[in-house]
This record gives sequence, C-alpha cells and structure tokens, in this order.
Amino acid sequence: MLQTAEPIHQSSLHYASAPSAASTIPTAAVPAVKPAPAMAIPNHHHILIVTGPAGCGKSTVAKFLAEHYDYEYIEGDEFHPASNIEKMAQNIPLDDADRWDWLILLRDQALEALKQGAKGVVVTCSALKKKYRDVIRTARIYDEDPNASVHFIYLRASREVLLARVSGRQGHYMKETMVTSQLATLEEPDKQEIERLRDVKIVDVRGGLLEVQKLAIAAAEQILAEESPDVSS
Ligand SMILES: Nc1ncnc2c1ncn2[C@@H]1O[C@H](COP(=O)(O)OP(=O)(O)O)[C@@H](O)[C@H]1O
Ligand SMILES: O=C(O)[C@H](O)[C@@H](O)[C@H](O)[C@H](O)COP(=O)(O)O
Repeated sequence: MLQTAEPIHQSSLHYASAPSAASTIPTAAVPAVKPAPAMAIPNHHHILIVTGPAGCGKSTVAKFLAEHYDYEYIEGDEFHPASNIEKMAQNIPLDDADRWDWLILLRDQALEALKQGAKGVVVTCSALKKKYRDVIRTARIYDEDPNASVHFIYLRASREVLLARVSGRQGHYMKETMVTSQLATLEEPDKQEIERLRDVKIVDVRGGLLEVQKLAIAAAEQILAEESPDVSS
C-alpha cells in the first residue's frame, strides 16, 4: 500500500521511455493526432486499461491512445451506478463492495466492444488495488476471443500533481479531499505483476501533455511489440 505516491525519478526497465525523434509521435494537441500505422498486431485484440488515482490523467491519456490507435474508448466513470457517484460526490470513498460490479461491467464492456468488431479497446479505470486488476485480468478467462489481451498502463503521479490536477478540473464530482483516500487505497503494481505477469507498464505523468503522450505511446508500443510474433525463430 502506498501512502504518498512520490514518483521514482530514476529510469527503470519497467518505465516507458520516450521514443526517438524519428518516431511517428504527433506533436500537435490530442485531436490532431494521426492514426497509428502498422505497429498493431492483427492477431492480438488489445484491451489497454489506463489506471491510477483521480487526477493522474486517465481520461486524457486514454482518449489520446484510443484516437492514436483507432481503438474504442471506454470511459470507466460512465459505468458507475448512481449510488457510487453520489458517494464520491459526498467525499465518501468507495469500498470493495461498491467497486466489484463496476469492475466486472468494465471488463465485460471491453470484451463486448471486441466482439462487436473493435480492433482494440482503451478503458479508463482507477484499478487502485491488485485484486481489482485481477478482476479485469479474468477477461482472458471469460473471453470468447482467444486473442484478447489485457494490459495495464499505470499513470504514476505524486500527491502534489494529483491535487493540482483534481483542483484544476471544473464541475467534477471527485474533489481534492478524495485524493488522500485514493492514495491510501492505492496498491501500485508490484514486482509479481511487473516481472511475472508482465502486463503492466508504468508511465510517469508529472510532465506536460505532450511529454506524457510520448511516454504513453512508448508504453503502448512496448506492449504491442512484446506481443508481436518472433520472426527470428
Ligand atoms: N500531463 C498533464 N499536464 C497537465 N494537466 C493535465 C495532464 N494530464 C491531464 N491533465 C489535466 O488534469 C485534469 C485531470 O485529468 P483527467 O484525465 O481527468 O484525470 P483522471 O481521468 O485520471 O481523473 C484534467 O483537467 C486534465 O486536463
Ligand atoms: O476521474 C476521476 O477522478 C476518477 O476516475 C474517479 O472518478 C474515480 O477514481 C473512479 O471512477 C472510481 O473510483 P475509485 O478510484 O474509488 O475506484
């Protein structure tokens, strides 16, 4: 459990690194990005879950990735029951019981989108605890699509960054005071998830929009590359 999410600033194998200048990273604002070229592997139907506490930039990054890869975008917050929204608006953190059905619904929505023909899906979901990510991981088991593949892109931010971004957002039910409970609940992806399951990438989101976009694309490209068939063997 992490009480304060001070980012680790040294580079790490598991962090996405910015791609070289020769890459196809767009330099314009989000709506102006070009669809991605041929990197996506047709045999894999990717479900990219963009995770992290309120204010880390899930919606911003997920919309960008969905547009870039021409994937379907699923905004997790739209699938909460009204009771959850009401609770959060009253500054009452959700508990496990409030979250189970929501997590399963998100998993099922992603699978349904693939079934309806989406070539990939990007979902926003805070997925604060490991057991929440495990619920989404079971999409592999329940899926009729043997090529469906779940990956998490965890957006890592300090308390200060989260507070600044949540307070800068207008008219949202999630207020600054909820950042503390989000961080108290947060279980960052652990060694087992990163090294054994190998389905998590970490993106440091303290930088500006363009920098974060580049890092997010680098993470997604790593995911796609790791799943590409090994042509050398
Ligand atoms: N890299 C960034 N730099 C500055 N502001 C950002 C960045 N990413 C997101 N924001 C802003 O921070 C706020 C929270 O982002 P949002 O995507 O809604 O986060 P989340 O979905 O994780 O709660 C929004 O107002 C958004 O425009
Ligand atoms: O945009 C946001 O501020 C967050 O996405 C926020 O709405 C919340 O984190 C989740 O929807 C669910 O709540 P939990 O994070 O408590 O599971």
